[in-house]
Amino acid sequence: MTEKIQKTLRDSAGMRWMVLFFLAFAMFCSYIFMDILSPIKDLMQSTRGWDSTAFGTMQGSETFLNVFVFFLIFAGIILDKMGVRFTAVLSGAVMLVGATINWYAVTEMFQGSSLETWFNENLNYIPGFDELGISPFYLGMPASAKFAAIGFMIFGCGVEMAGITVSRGIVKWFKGHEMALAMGSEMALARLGVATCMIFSPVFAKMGGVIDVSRSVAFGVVLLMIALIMFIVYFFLDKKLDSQTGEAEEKDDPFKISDIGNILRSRGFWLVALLCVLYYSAIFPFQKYAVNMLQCNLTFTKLSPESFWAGNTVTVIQYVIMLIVAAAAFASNFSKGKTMKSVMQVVAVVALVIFCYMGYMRQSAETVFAVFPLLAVGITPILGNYVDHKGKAASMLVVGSLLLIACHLTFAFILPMFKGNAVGGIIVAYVTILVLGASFSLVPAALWPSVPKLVDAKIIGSAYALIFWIQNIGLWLFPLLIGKVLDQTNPQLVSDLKNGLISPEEAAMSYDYTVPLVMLACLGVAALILGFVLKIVDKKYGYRLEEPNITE
Ligand SMILES: C[C@H](N)C(=O)N[C@@H](CCCCN)C(=O)O
Repeated sequence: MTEKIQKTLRDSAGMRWMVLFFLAFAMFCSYIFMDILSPIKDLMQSTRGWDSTAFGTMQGSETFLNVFVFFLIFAGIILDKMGVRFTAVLSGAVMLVGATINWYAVTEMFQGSSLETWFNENLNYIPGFDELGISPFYLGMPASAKFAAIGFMIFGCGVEMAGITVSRGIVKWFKGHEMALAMGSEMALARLGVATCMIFSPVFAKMGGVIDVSRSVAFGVVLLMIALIMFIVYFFLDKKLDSQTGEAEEKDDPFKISDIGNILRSRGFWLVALLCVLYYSAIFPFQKYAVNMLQCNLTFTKLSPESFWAGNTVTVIQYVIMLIVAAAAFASNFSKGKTMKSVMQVVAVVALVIFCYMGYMRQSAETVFAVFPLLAVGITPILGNYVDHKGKAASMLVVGSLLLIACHLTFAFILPMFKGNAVGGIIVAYVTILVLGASFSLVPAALWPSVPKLVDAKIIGSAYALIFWIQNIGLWLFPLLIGKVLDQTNPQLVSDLKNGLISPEEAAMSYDYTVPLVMLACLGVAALILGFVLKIVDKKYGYRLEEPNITE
C-alpha cells in the first residue's frame, strides 16, 4: 500500500518564502523606526536642544527596560511558552505604542504643554538607578528627550521581542531547509530599512523647506502599523501550520524555566553571546552617530535649493537605484544559469556605483552613509547561502571582526587627514563604509544561524533572548558612552556652545570623533580574540559551526 505523505505549509518553498516575507517586512519597518532620528542628530540639536549627551541618552534608552528590567528574558520565556505567532503580534503592538509616544514627544504639540513642564520638573533623579549611574534620565535633560526616551524604551521592548520571535519563526519554518539564507534575507531587508531611513528621515524632516523632526517619526509610526498587520497575517499562517503538524513540538516536550540553565552551561553559547555583544556594540551605536561623524569629517558644499541634486526627486531616483542594487544582488543569488548570475552581478555593481556618485553629488552625509546597509542588503543572503551549503561560520566571524577594526581605525585616523579634500574624503569614506558593510554581512550571516547548533530546539527562543539581552547591555551602554566621550573630548566646543560663541548648528558639525572611534575599534579587537577562541572550542567540542546546515 502506498503511504500517503502529509504535506504541510512549510514543505512548500513558495509558502515558506511568503511567510518569510511577512516576517522580514515587519522587521524592515521596525529597523526604519529604530534609526529614525540617527540621520537628523544635527536637527535634534538645533530644533529641540538635544546635545550629544541628550541624544546618546535617548538613543540608549531603547534597551533600558530590556536590560535592567530583564524584559528580554521575559520575552524569551513568553516566546517559548506562548509560541511564535502570539509573541509576534504582541511585539508588533508594543512597538507601535512606544513609537507613538516617541512621536508625540518630538512634536510641536508637546512643546509648551503641561506635560513638557512636568517632564522638565520631574525624572531628574531616579533612586537606585542614579546611584548606579544607569539612569535613563538626568538633571537638565530636555523634556522632549525624556519623554521620547520613555517611548523608545517601550519600542525597544517590542523590537527586540520581534527580533527573537522572527529568528525562532525562521527556525520553525526553515530548519532542514535554507535556514541561513532565510535569516540572511530577513536581515538584508532589515538593512534596506536602515538605508531607507538614512535617506528618507531627513527628507521628511526638511519637507517644504520647514524643519519639523516629528514628520520623520510619524513616517516611522505609519510603517509600524504596517508591521503589525504583517504579524497578524503571519499569525494565521502559523496557526494553519500548527493545525497541520498538531503542535507536536510544544506539546510533547514543553518548555520549563529550568531549561534556561542548560543554555547557560553551554560554553559555545557564551562565546557566541559575548562575541555578539562586542561586535554589535561597535556597529549599531556607531550607526547612530555615523552620519554626524561624516558631517564632522567631510567637506560638503552647500547646494542651492534650486539645484537638481538638492531636490526630493533625486532622492526618489536614488532610492529606486538602491532597490535595483538590492534586487539585482538578491536575484544573482537565486539565478540558476551562470550568464544570468553574471548579468545580475554587473547590474548590481553598476547601480551601486551610480548610487555612490549620486550620494557624492548630493553633498550630504546621510546619502553617503546610506551605502553602508546597502552592501549588506546585497551580500548577507549570499553569505547565508554559503553557510547553508559550505559552512565556515566561525571563520566568517573572525574575518568580519578584522574588517570592523580596520574600518573604525580608518575613520579615526585616515579620514580626518582628508578634511578639506572633498573628493579624497568622499572616496575614503565610501571605501571604508563599503568594507564595514561587508563586515556587517559576514558576522550576522554566520552568527544567528549558528545558535540552533548550540542549543536544543525547544529553548531556542530563550537562547536568542539571552543573547539579545547580553547584546542589549552593549547597545544600551555604547550610544551613551559615545555621547559622553564626545562631549568630554571636545571641551572647547562644548564650552563655546554653552557661552554662545558658536551656534548649535556649527557645534553639531565640529566634533572630533577620534576617541569614540578608537573605543569601537577596541571592541573589534576583543571580538576578534573571541572569534579565534570560538574556532578552537568548536573544533574541540564538535559544535559543527564550520559545517554546512544542509547536507547535500
Ligand atoms: C538589534 C538586535 N538585537 C539584533 O541583534 N539584530 C540582528 C538580527 C538578529 C536576527 C533578527 N531576526 C541584526 O543583525 O540586525
